Order: sequence, then structure tokens, then C-alpha cells
Amino acid sequence: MSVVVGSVRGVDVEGRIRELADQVVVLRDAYYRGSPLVADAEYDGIEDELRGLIEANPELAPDPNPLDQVGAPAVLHAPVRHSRPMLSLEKATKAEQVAAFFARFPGQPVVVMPKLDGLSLALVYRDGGLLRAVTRGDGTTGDDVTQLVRALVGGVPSRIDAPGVVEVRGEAVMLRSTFTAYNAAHPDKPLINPRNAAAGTLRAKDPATVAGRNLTFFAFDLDASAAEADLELGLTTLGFAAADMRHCHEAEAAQAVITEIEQHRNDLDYDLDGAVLRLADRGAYAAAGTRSNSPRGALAFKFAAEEKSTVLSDVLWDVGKTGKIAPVAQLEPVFVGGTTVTRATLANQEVIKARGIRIGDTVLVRRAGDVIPFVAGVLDESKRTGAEREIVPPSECPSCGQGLIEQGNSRELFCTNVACPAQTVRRLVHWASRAAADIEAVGPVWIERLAEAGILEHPSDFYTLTKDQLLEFDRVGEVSATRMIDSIAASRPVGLRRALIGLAIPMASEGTATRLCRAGFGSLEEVADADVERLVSVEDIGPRVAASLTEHLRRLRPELDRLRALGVSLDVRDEDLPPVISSDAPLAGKTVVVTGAINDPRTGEKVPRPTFQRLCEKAGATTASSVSASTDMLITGADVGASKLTKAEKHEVAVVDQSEIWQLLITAGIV
Ligand SMILES: NC(=O)c1ccc[n+]([C@@H]2O[C@H](COP(=O)([O-])OP(=O)(O)OC[C@H]3O[C@@H](n4cnc5c(N)ncnc54)[C@H](O)[C@@H]3O)[C@@H](O)[C@H]2O)c1
Ligand SMILES: [Zn+2]
Repeated sequence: MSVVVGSVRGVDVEGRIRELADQVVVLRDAYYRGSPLVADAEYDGIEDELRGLIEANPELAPDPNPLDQVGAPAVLHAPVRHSRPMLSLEKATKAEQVAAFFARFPGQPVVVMPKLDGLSLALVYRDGGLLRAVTRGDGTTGDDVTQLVRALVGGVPSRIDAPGVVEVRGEAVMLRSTFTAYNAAHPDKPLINPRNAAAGTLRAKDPATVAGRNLTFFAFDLDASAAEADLELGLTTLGFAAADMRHCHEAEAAQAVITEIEQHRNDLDYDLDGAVLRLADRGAYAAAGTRSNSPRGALAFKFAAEEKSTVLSDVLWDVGKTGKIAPVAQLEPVFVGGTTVTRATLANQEVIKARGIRIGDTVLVRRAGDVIPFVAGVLDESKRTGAEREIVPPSECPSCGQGLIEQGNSRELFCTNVACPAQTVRRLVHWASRAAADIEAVGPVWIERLAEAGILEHPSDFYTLTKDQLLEFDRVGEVSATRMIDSIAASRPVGLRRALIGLAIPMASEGTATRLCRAGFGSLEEVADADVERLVSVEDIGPRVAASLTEHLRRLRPELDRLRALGVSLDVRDEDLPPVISSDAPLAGKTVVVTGAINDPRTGEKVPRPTFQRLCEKAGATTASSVSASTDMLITGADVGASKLTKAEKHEVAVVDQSEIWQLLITAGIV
């Protein structure tokens, strides 16, 4: 499209190129200083348009061309020149571009790995000792951040077993778990996203000011005269955690790995914004050389954006099932994380205050996987017109009008009225939800109508509904009334675990319900009658959760009796008991590690690794994520990384092809 714009505007092309080039410079500068003005996806759009115009009109290329430059002329505290430039990467979004990359290097194996979203670091070792750690900077000169790296970055060995000068490059990321924990502990100064957090951490002048902001290093590049030719093997032999690399010999296999990485991007504890393809052989990579700002021997495949900016048009205060009143952002529709988002959470009033968010602001919205979209912060405050409005928390419940109470450090608001209509509806909707009783045919709209009519207040009321009662409502026929009654009836065997989930006890999670079942509780009444002491003896149940369980279940005790009387089972179900593994299970007592791509041999279909691991567990195995001395067996799928095999060899672990395990699973009747 950008090229069309250029040719239509004709004489304007030169002006447009200048405008875009200026924008790129300004946006990069802000970004590398730690306060981005737009989301990455929008910045990339500007670069793409500029690139398109310059390709169509090479004679109009600006001089200097910002697209030929890397990073930004950052403010450097302690400049260090790199041994060779730290470059950007050529970008691809289509399978044809992957095929073209393979065609350029016939016969060369390629590793495909996640493109981690952090910041790159060069680690220089001399005679085994860490000499310095340097940021990318403008690609030629970076900042010496050795002190900070020693204090805060995990995965950087202070000594390695290698002579002479060795340079390892990789990405320092803030793990998602660290990011979440940090923001929970510092509601007054939240970090906007893990990438920005990592970059900001290594810009600090004094490690003390960024305590707790721990980062993790994953290596993806190695310069050493006496190391293995294979990149991954070279890195892991020296003791570095490498980005998960998969060896591929042709474009199709690489494309499959790229797709797999994208599909599983949210199972990982770090952000990734794409996959990187790179020649596996270090010599071949070096021989391929570089362009003005990117190596020829690598290619970055970009994934769909998980962050975008949009306008916050309003804030509503939503009453939840536990009475919590939470701010919900109303957004101008924006396509992010694979769907169009119009609502996002704003957490609580303290978060709003800390992030300085106002109605009318251009905000950054983040949606990663199944995580509820949330407003991460305000972008570009200079866009404010003065028409923005403060976000004012309500002083009374938007549903029942009762005064609110504030709780905890983040001053969360609660309506404590047990008869609050909004809460009643939310609790009923929760009881009917899939994770609980799963009353599929009675959706939220119906629940609200039935509650308004006064015939639905407690979960037990579902089980007294009659077809005649339903037929009295507008637009309800015989068929839908029967469907609803049948669906309610089918939910009677709900059982201990899902009934407990359905009752939405504050602080009790789905995991709490699972653990109570596994700990030997036979019914919900038994949980309700247990004292705190017995509850805390269950693994992972602490005193606060136990107190909440006893308090709320005691209040709900009459409701449990009503449910029972109406034929609802609150007993533990077989499927919720710990699996019984007999000593003759085919993998009993074995600790196994699964690696590579797993396919069901009967259908040829791909099987996600966690699913296959669960099958192994059913066969008696304990699964682990990495090979160690206690591993009994490494189960290999297709395209296995060299490092796992080397490690298995080192620890004398049996390497077993997946086909043998499938055979065991089939014979034992597990699949
Ligand atoms: N929001 C903004 O205003 C703004 C402004 C400028 C740049 N940006 C963003 O910054 C990025 C700019 O590109 P860039 O040149 O910094 O990075 P890039 O996207 O070209 O990729 C190069 C970088 O990828 C990293 N990387 C992660 N995993 C890797 C792996 N396995 N192998 C090799 N490299 C790996 C390295 O740090 C390397 O420096 C883009 O994502 C862009 O959206 C945003
Ligand atoms: Zn209320």
C-alpha cells in the first residue's frame, strides 16, 4: 500500500519520505531512552512504509538513511567499541521469505529459535573470566554495564572454561513472572512491559535503584576460536542457556517450527516477538557477511503484535462476584493479540494513579494469550489536548447504591451488601460457567432475567426451576425451555471440585479445589466442616485461604444442604482423585524428559508436548524439563536440538525414540 501512496501523490513522495524518516528518528530516540511514544507495531508500520517508498524511489533515499542505522545514538555512561557491529535483523512475515532464505544457502542447516523481546548484550570473557558486559548502543559503540549485569542478570557465568578471548551475545529479558511479581510488589511505580523494564534496568546508574528487577540472559551468538562449530553446542558446552534452538534442513520444516513457536509463545515465561532463523554453523554464518545494518546469515520472522495503542474513551466500574468493584477501560476498537479488543482491565485505582491514566488518553493495551487485556500505560502525553478527564472512583456501588469499603495497599473497592443484585447475578453466572456446573443452555442474559424476576438467587434455585416457569417468559418456546431444564439436570453430578469452584470463595482458586480433592476430602460438606488446622495441612493451602474457606463455607452451609436435597452431588469425583499408578505401569518410577516434535503415529497428527507428557505420567513416569543426572530416559521426537543429546550422553541417559513410547502407551491402553 505504501508504494501506491507514493505513486498517487507523485511529487509528494520526497516530502513523505522526509516526514517518515524524521518520525523514525524521533520515535527511536524516545524508545531507546525508555519512554516509547507509540507501540512497536505502529513504529514498525512507519518503518515499513518508509522502506517501501525508498525501494520504489531509491534516488530519494535520505542521507543519512535511518533504516541503515541500528538503535539510537544513545546517551552512554561508559562507551565501549564493539569487536564487530551489533546489528539489527532482516524481517520477514511470509513463508516465501523463509524459502528464499534457505535458497540462498543450499545445504546449510539452519537453527530456528524464539526471538526474545529484551535487549541484546555482548559478554566478553578473557582467559575464562568475565571482562565486561556491553549493551548494543548504536551498534558500533555500546555502554559498559558490567556492574549491573553482575548484580542483576542471571545466566551470566562469571567464569567459563575457555582460553583466550570469547564473546557471547544474547538477549537479557525480564521473565514475565518477575515482571508480574515486581508490579504486584510496587503498585506505585509499575513497569510498562517486560522489554521496557529490562532496558530501563540496564540504564540505571546505580544497581541499588533497580533492586528486585532481575533479568535472565539467553545466548544466541558466539565468537571463540576454540569452540564447537555448531552454535548451540558451542554455547551450551560453555555453560550458557541458549535460546531454544531447533535444527532444520529445509524451509518447510523451519516454517513448521516457526508456527509451533508462535502457537506456544504464551506457554513460555518470556515475551517473544518472532522467531529467528540463523545458519547453524558458526563458520558459515560468519562467511555470509553483513548488509548495512543486518547479518546476511539470519532472518527474523515477526509475529502478530501483543501490544497496540488506542484511545481510552471511558471507564466503567464493574461489580464482580465477590463484590469487588473494578475499573474497566472502554477502548476504541483495536486489533491486538489476535482479536479486536474494546474493553480492558485497569486493575484498581492505585494502578490508575501510578500510571497517570486519564479518559481520552492514548494508551498502550497489552493482550498476551489468554491473559485479560489490560491498559499498560499512557503513551505520548504530549498528545493531550486538555480535554482529558480524571478517572474518579465511585463512592457507592453502581448496582445497589450502598457505600463501598477500601481494602489493601492497592485500595481495592468492595460492595459488602450480600443482597447486591449485580453480585448475585455474577455469582449465578459463575455457578453456571464451564469450569463449574457447566449449565450451557442458561447463559448470562437468561440468568439476569431470571434473577430480576425473583426466581433465581442462589445456585440451588436453578434446580427448582420448572418448565412452566420458563414458558411464562417472552419468546420462550417448548424447545428452549426443555433445553434449559435438561442442561440444568445434567449439571447435578457436578461434584466437590467444580462445586467449590462454582461457589467463588474469595482467595480459593481452581488449584485449591483440586488439592482438596487430592488430599482426601470426600465431600464439600467435609471441607465446610473442617477446621483451619486440617485445611492448612493440605499442600499449598495457607492460613489466609483456609480462613476464607471456613468463613464462607460456614455461611453457605444451609445452601449446601439445599443443593444436596435437590439431588446435586457434592462428593468427590473419580476423575479428581490422584491417578492410581500400579507398579507394573510401563514407565513406573522413571524420570523422563521429552524433546523435539511429537506426532501420534496412528494419525500423524502433531501432539503438544504437555499432552504427551501427561500421557507419560499416566504410564507412571515423572516428567522433567531438562536432562540431569537423575533422568532415566530422554524421549525424542523430530528435529531434536543437539544440546539435549549431548547432555543425555554426558549423563548416560537412555535416548528413546517416541515411536517406542507410543507403542508402550498403546499396548497399555493409555491412548
Ligand atoms: N515503539 C517504538 O517507538 C519503537 C522505536 C524503535 C524501535 N522499536 C522496536 O524495536 C525493535 C527494533 O529493532 P531492533 O533493531 O532493535 O531489533 P530487531 O527487531 O531488528 O532484532 C534484532 C534484535 O533481536 C534480538 N534478538 C532476540 N532474540 C534473538 C535471537 N534468537 N537471535 C538474534 N537476535 C535476537 C537482539 O537483541 C537483536 O539486537 C522493533 O521491535 C521495533 O518495533 C520500537
Ligand atoms: Zn452493591
